[in-house]
Amino acid sequence: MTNIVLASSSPRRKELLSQVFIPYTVHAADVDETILEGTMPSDAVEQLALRKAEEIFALYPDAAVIGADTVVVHNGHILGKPADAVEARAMITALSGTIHSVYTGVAIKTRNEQIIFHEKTDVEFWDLSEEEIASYIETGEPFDKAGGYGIQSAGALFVKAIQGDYFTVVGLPISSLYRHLKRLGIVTGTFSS
Ligand SMILES: Cc1cn([C@H]2C[C@H](O)[C@@H](COP(=O)(O)OP(=O)(O)OP(=O)(O)O)O2)c(=O)[nH]c1=O
Repeated sequence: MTNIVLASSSPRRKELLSQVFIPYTVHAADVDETILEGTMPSDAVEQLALRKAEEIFALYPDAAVIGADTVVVHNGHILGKPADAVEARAMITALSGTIHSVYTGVAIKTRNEQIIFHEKTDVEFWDLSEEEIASYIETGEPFDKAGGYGIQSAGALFVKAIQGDYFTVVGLPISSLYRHLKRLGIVTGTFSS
């Protein structure tokens, strides 16, 4: 059986693989996440996911290495993680009362195969008050999350509607990933907790 190595430091990605009983180990990648100006969001998340998978695959050439990357896209702008509270406020204020898209790219790299795909989910936010935004930023939640919010935590209160896979927003489209892993023979399709 091929071992799975998750090339990620994201606690959400680890939780999602654990939640569905896919056995894995973790070796976080440390790549340059700069994206060329003008790159399409779908290409950007795929390129970064592959960059992460490739870096760690070099260390585990017999494994199946999974890399992933998530960005928020609003009015044509790609939003990564906010650098500070000022940027977090600007991001969440922009998202308030509007619809944005969350793109997650995933790369699976094995000795024989390389699969890269992305999923997109649209998220609509309620109108948010300045007070709500300020107190959300105080929780510290925005800083390790694309777009400055976490749908899986208090950011859930901002969400009016979503269209697409919820787990794409959290950072790993787990059911699509599972289907690719099954097709490659890396997971079997039976569950063992
Ligand atoms: C929009 C949104 C993003 N996120 C997270 C998912 C990702 O962890 C993060 C986007 O940053 P990424 O650069 O995709 O991932 P990361 O730096 O956390 O981890 P690594 O590169 O080591 O794999 O934002 C949420 O947890 N909830 C959300 O609702």
